[in-house]
Amino acid sequence: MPELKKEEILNQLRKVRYPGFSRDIVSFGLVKEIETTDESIYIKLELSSLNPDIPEQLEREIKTTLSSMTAISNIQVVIKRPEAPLTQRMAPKGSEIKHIIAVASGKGGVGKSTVAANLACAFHKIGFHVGLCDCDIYGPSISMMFGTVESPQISVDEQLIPIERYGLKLMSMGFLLESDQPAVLRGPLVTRYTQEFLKNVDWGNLDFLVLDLPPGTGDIQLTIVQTVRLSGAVIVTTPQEVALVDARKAVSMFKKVNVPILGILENMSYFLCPSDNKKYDLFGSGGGKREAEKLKVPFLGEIPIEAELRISSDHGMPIVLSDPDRQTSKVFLEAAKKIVDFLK
Ligand SMILES: Nc1ncnc2c1ncn2[C@@H]1O[C@H](COP(=O)(O)OP(=O)(O)OP(=O)(O)O)[C@@H](O)[C@H]1O
Repeated sequence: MPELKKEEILNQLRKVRYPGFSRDIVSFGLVKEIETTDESIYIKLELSSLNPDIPEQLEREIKTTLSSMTAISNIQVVIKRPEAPLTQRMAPKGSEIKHIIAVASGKGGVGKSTVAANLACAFHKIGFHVGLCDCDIYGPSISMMFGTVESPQISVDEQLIPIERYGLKLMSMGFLLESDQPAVLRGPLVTRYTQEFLKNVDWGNLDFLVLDLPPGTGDIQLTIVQTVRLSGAVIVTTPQEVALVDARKAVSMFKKVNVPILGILENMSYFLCPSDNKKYDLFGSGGGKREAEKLKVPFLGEIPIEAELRISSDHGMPIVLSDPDRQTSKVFLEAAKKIVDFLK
């Protein structure tokens, strides 16, 4: 009988947090093997992150934690990392996705999906090949914004084939649910489902793949960040403090996992009243820009609150396509150009 039982080691490993997160490596399911004898301990972890610092940090932390409870000095930690860049896993052989961009928000309802859809359309208008993927199982909205109820086909090698609409490739968890069917999956199941979903779409060749993330900064967002190799993240916020607090959390989450922040985009910045042509700052003014300066990340622009933006989404064509000359559409185009420049 070895000095330490596997369960005791596993319990100790529950004290080791994944760098930057409050959850431990056991609950994330990263510990794949534990072997123990009187003289040695062998632990195997499997990571999906490509961040080169993570294995080193984890190994150090595991050894420190175990050394505090045992005299065994031969502790071997083997950490398996992904073999190929994960972007390649998301596209079949011979095809390539140049940049995957996450559109995220700390808080729900700030217009993240509206921004993701319009940014994707802006990249397309600039001349890029673009895909847009709605990763929010609880509130998928891309299908409505692009006016499609089509279900994706499955290819011979069992990959989901995106729907094509207005020249963009679209995929949404919403395409896989019935229109009035609630998403009943919970917690870890959603995480696994999202991961499988992301790996099984045949995007072909793309310049930009825009991911519309679910709101928040929890496990599901971490899973997505680990499943795909992001070129960067756009954070959407509204100007008031209650949204900015959460935007700050989102910026911090991406920074912790070494995903560059492409910028903060402020939505519902002001209302331009059609009757007196005056600007009303309904939620305060300048919050997003100030936050961007404070966090030293680019500021991508201000989108006003306006009926036309909502109506175009409700009618199935994002405003950048339905009314490209409108000031709001120009802000999205400028934001897309800033992102392109940033990634050059
Ligand atoms: N600037 C705006 N002006 C007017 N309506 C807007 C604006 N931005 C978003 N909306 C509307 O607000 C609603 C919510 O927007 P959206 O679905 O983009 O938010 P979200 O942040 O993605 O939501 P969730 O957190 O649920 O994913 C939609 O009806 C959308 O058309």
